[in-house]
Amino acid sequence: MAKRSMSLLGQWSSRVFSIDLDKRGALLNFALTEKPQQAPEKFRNIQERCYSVLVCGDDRIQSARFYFGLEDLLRNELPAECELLPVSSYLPHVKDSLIRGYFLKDASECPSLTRRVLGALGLSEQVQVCSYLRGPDGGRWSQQLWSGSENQNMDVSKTCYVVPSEEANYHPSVLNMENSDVFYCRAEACKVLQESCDIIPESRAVLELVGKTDASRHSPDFPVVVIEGLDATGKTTLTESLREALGARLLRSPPQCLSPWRAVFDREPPLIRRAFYALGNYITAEQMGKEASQAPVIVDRYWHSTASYAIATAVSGPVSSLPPEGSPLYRWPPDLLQPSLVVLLTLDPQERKRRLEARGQGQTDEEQELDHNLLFRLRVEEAYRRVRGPACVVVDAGPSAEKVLQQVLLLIKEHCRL
Ligand SMILES: Nc1ncnc2c1ncn2[C@@H]1O[C@H](COP(=O)(O)OP(=O)(O)OP(=O)(O)O)[C@@H](O)[C@H]1O
Ligand SMILES: Nc1ccn([C@@H]2O[C@H](COP(=O)(O)O)[C@@H](O)[C@H]2O)c(=O)n1
Repeated sequence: MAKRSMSLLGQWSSRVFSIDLDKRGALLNFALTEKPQQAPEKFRNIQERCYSVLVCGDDRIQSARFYFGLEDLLRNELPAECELLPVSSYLPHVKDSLIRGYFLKDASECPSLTRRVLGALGLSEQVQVCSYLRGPDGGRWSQQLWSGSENQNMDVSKTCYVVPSEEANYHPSVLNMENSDVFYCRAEACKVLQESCDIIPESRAVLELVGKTDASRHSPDFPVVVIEGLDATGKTTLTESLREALGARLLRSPPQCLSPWRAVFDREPPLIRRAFYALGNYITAEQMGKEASQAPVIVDRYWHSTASYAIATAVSGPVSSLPPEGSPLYRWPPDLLQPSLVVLLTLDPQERKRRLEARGQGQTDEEQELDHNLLFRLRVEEAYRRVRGPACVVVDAGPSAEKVLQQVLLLIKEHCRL
């Protein structure tokens, strides 16, 4: 089979490469041209030898797993002085055109080791390796595609020049989210697990638990109330109290029956992990339909969590890198039962930290990690607020547990027939 990466060559001139310079969302974008030109300003400051490694195999399960393990592989094999930055290559505005990989800045004293490791990688059907060379005037950078041969020949006929490119309005990952990070129907999520059965046998067990009936149009007799929120915002405390106060049934997503396999899927790349959580919602929805014919139902996490975490994890940086408000990526899957009310618990980060510490889970002291966590939490919370069908009602979980309970009981009275 011809290497799929080769077919990318024809599209190179219109492709944008976007390097994630740090977790705060600083992207360095560049495109390629056949004519020598000055490189983007930020590129000109780069001193080290540079390479890119893009994962572009045909099998989406294998590619996703390969990319997932690539960072560890590179960190283990390359000299410690190699800096790794996530890179995306995409066609602007073209859905599903994104290819991921890493951009390497090699400041080591041993360039031959780096080249040997990358040469071996380049032999794989799934990988495309390129080198970046600074021109003698210092202002020009060129990109050479490696032929993938053992002696690391460069295919000089494929030399392109690095030029500045327009910044994308949103994070490039947005282009590939549908059916890679977020699944808008059961069949698409099932497909991923069906494709992964050979390498993850647990997929079969999960698929057997997923029903086939579409209960989305069924209108339950009793209200179904979903409680959402980041970790330690008080979901467990509130759902237990609501169960008692309303004589309700308590469900959660993912449901209990998936517990034996959750850890297995949590170790998989987003494509497989997100499909697992999506299917968990369909199983919970079936349980909701049954239980809500007899009593009110309270649900700890559901679709809002699945969509919001998936979207917020797929992008990096500030809230502005999320898909814009109103984007179809925030829609509700038409075949998934809608609850009567979704409550989103929010909490001041300091109070959340206090509660986590009281629960015996301290946070890492490392400043960058805290900063990274803060941006991530902001993205998840904003994504929660943007998901539609139904939209969530935000409740401040800062007051005492009793006060939060009373406020949510009032909301249930307002929104639901009891
Ligand atoms: N309103 C409240 N005021 C003060 N403490 C609270 C309140 N609600 C919950 N807590 C405490 O905060 C901690 C986290 O609460 P809880 O376990 O209910 O959150 P959670 O959202 O279910 O967390 P996770 O998603 O991580 O399981 C617990 O120790 C709980 O007792
Ligand atoms: N409906 C759901 C529920 C959970 N998730 C994912 O699980 C993580 C949070 O679960 P906790 O048990 O720790 O509260 C979170 O990372 C979500 O990715 C989900 O996707 N859908």
